[in-house]
Amino acid sequence: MIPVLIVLNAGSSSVKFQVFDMPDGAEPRLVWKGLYEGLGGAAHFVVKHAGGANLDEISWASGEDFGHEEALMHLVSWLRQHQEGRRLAAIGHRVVHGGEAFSAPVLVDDGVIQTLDALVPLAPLHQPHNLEPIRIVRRRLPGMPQVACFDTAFHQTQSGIARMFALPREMRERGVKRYGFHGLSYDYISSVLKDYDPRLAEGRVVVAHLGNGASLCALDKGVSIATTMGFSALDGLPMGTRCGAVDAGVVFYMLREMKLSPEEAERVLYTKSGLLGVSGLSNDMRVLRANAATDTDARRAIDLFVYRITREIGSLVAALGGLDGLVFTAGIGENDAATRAEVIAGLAWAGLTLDEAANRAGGPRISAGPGPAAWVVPTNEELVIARQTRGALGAVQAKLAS
Ligand SMILES: Nc1ncnc2c1ncn2[C@@H]1O[C@H](COP(=O)(O)OP(=O)(O)O)[C@@H](O)[C@H]1O
Ligand SMILES: CC(=O)OP(=O)(O)O
Ligand SMILES: [Mg+2]
Repeated sequence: MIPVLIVLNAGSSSVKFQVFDMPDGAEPRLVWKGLYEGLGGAAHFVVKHAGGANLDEISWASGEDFGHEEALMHLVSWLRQHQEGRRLAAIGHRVVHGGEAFSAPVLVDDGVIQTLDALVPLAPLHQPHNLEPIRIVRRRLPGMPQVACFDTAFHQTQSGIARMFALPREMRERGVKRYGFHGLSYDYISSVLKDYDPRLAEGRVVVAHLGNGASLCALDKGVSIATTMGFSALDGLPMGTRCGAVDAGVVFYMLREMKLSPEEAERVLYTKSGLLGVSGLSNDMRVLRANAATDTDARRAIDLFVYRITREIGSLVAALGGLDGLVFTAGIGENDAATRAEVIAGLAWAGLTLDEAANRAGGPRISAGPGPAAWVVPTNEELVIARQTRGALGAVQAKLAS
């Protein structure tokens, strides 16, 4: 029996999953990938072969009360029907915030869940939804090994200064500092740089993870030295619905003068801002691009997004002391040639020159000339979770055996 692993990335109304074979000593191998969406309403399940061909699809009517728990139990029974010769060995989870307690993947127990629960206020869009399937599996499949893999862990390599806010010391002692996110994605990119250009793996690289959430990371020899997200996943670049960096004074103004409750202010900053807030139209770059020629607010949202990315890249180049490569990844970074072209146009000062044909074709290399190289590299957070989950289980087994 080949041991298999389920990797879960759970959101408020969706659960993305991938199933990996874990052959002894070799890289985890993707078998199936899929998605439950519309959970709590009209739910929909789709699963594909590793190569992308559709394998199965099911829809539930909105009255059927099909939520996260039903989705997980459905996935486990779907697997049982299809996993001939395979045995479910463990479940690996994306958990956005590991806080100060977790700088590496961890085998979950009740104490771990409790610690992670305390971090919900630091990542309200993600953390509660990441923890829900962990609790469900503990209740419904007791004894199933579960590993939590953190978006924050990759940034542990940053210096104390890079992680610090200029706040009083007692704040820092209570964990108020920059953690950084999208670390599973940056870990993957770091691990494949050598396949694109060995000089990148040894050099100074800025990675632009531009998805619904967006951040930048400065990699020095593949290691994170600075990133744009901070204490929460709200900082840094404007995102689909999040504001990115705003003057903290704005929040006091919202509370005192505009009389918003803390919950209302939080909702504005996390869910009504960013591309959606500025455009008044959509959080989806595809919709903004389709309307940018005629809708000035859609154009303004894109312009602000690009302007902020370009400025923040400048900041990370300063932290790195120069630039050898720029990598675009995630939904916008991998798919939106126009955003890549506009960002690179703003980086002419750093010696970047766009190769227009390569950019239209989606890369991988999209720069021309002798300056820093720009690349498009599809990310793979799930593979990193699979690697980390296996690593964490192996470490526990080795400890038990010794
Ligand atoms: N073909 C495309 N062109 C432009 N933008 C795209 C395209 N496909 C996806 N996107 C953008 O990518 C975003 C989703 O990015 P993704 O990395 O999948 O985010 P998440 O993992 O947070 O769901 C969408 O909201 C959209 O803005
Ligand atoms: C941390 C974060 O912002 O994640 P996502 O991009 O999935 O929203
Ligand atoms: Mg993402």
